[in-house]
Amino acid sequence: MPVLKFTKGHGTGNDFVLYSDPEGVAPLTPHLVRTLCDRRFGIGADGVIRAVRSRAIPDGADSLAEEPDAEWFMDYWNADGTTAEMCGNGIRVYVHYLISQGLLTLDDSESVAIGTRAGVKDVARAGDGYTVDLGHWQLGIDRLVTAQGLRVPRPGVTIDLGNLHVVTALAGESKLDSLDLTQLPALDPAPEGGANVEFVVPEEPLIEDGAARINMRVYERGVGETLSCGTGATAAALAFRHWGGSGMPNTWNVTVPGGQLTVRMFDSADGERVSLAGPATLVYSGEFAI
Ligand SMILES: N[C@@H](CCC[C@H](N)C(=O)O)C(=O)O
Repeated sequence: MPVLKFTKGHGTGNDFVLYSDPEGVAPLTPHLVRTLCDRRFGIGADGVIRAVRSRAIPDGADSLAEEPDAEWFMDYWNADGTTAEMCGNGIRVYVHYLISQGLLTLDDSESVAIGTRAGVKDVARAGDGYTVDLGHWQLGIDRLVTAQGLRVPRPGVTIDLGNLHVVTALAGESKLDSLDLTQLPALDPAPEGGANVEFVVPEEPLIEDGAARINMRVYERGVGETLSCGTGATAAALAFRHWGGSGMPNTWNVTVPGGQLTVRMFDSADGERVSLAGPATLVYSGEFAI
């Protein structure tokens, strides 16, 4: 019986099964992803990440054209067997995994270019954690969000970070607790291909020591409620800064059920960019009989 050698990891509780397939000979299928991610009959995870060289996966051609140094590609799949363009928690865990497998050397403060379906992302090692430059984003239309536990539908803003998010603000901490995210929130109009939906409550006071503070829960496309979503936390900070107007800080601490992430907006030669910083943890390795 063939076995898959895997490592289980997480970034603020957003958990992944990772395995290496440098030459692209062991691709994923939707069925295999669903099996691996099943929390009762499989290993259990929010997604699967295959470590493959950019030259060994068709989607990697664009990465190499954008950045010839992007040797490694993050082949990211959601638990339901769909692929996603980007994962902000996953990419930190992915780089940590490549280092642990001896596939990459990265000293503190050094960065590596990683291919993703949302373009090449630079990931820097910063002490115990990692910071990923998520690049540019796009603000989209407002949509109405309906979820169990919300008395009335609320407006949410669309933010495209390579993958799509709809961020909605709620009035107080108790509102976040009373949400039932076992059901898929409805969006009107519904985006083609779906979206991740973030529910956010600001801390009181919002700004402390020059940084803004918000709390978030998320329903991830292709997964359900997760303990954290890196691109979701980034979208939440961008949405709140947009709503807050001028005078809002560029550093945002986002508390999620699984921990804390830091989002920073910064100027660059090609316009404003956004980065995400947080931990990456590898929990255990094993073999899974396929
Ligand atoms: N958890 C991730 C996002 C994973 C992909 C998402 N479910 C999608 O379909 O876009 C993150 O940390 O960003």
